[in-house]
Amino acid sequence: MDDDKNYLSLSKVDMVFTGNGGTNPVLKGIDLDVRRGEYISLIGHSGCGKSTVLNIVAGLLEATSGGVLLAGREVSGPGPDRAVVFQNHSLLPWLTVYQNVEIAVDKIFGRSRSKAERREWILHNLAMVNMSHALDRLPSQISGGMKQRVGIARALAMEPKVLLLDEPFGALDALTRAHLQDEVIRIQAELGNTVLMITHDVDEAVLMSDRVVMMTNGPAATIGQILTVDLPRPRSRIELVENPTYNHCRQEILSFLYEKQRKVEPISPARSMKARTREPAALQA
Ligand SMILES: Nc1ncnc2c1ncn2[C@@H]1O[C@H](COP(=O)(O)OP(=O)(O)OP(=O)(O)O)[C@@H](O)[C@H]1O
Repeated sequence: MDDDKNYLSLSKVDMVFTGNGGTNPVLKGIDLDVRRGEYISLIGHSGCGKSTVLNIVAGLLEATSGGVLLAGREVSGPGPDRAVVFQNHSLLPWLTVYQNVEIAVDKIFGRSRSKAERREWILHNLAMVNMSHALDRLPSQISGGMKQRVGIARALAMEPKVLLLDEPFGALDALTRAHLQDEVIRIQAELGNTVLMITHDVDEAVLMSDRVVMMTNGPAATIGQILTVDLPRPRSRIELVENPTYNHCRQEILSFLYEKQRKVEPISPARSMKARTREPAALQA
């Protein structure tokens, strides 16, 4: 049972980027235990390091210190047990909808499942995201929302232990976003996926998550607060509007982001320098 509680564990994760003769301490002491089947959202101001956290879990970046355990095994690189869906759908443009899922399924199940089983599995996952009608279309022939659906189907078809969603609905219009959120909620209820999702959207975080992890501003960002969303499922976005727990959760996140971690944009060095040197510059001209 304990394994299920700490299914995904980030422990003492620090990340320092080096380059251009300097160092950039982005993350400091990230500790997080995610339960199997839990839906976690990561929220924080732009540039605080959310994608860096996700990329470390994905194995695309190596933490400077600390580490990640998934189902008891250390993450040491990318692997099929972690599927990532990015904001800007990453479909291969020369492959059809079907083939974009097929390429992942063949890679993972090419040896363990027959051709017919794989075909059935691809069709099943595309049906799950309501894309059965567009199997032979190319990415250029479908909308942004549909592309995102195919990306989600491809990720689900890999049967990953963890689904990593990097602002998966960020580039979509409000209505498409709501539809797709509802679909992911339904699929998660059906499959019980463990999900780590980055979002900038407070309502999306509360609607979808079991817990919302709030990150402090960088440099050396860390987890500032974790909010448990104590709302029963299935959740209806319409009914939630008047739900006091829902509104309390929204309030907590808004207060964290806009009061406790209020982001004051510095004047860019170029502008402040220009302001200070205006006279000499004018004289030189
Ligand atoms: N590969 C990299 N090399 C150097 N610096 C990086 C790298 N990736 C990210 N950074 C820096 O780390 C910091 C955090 O970036 P990150 O993309 O993780 O933030 P974020 O919270 O996801 O931002 P946003 O919400 O705007 O997408 C930024 O200062 C960024 O410039």
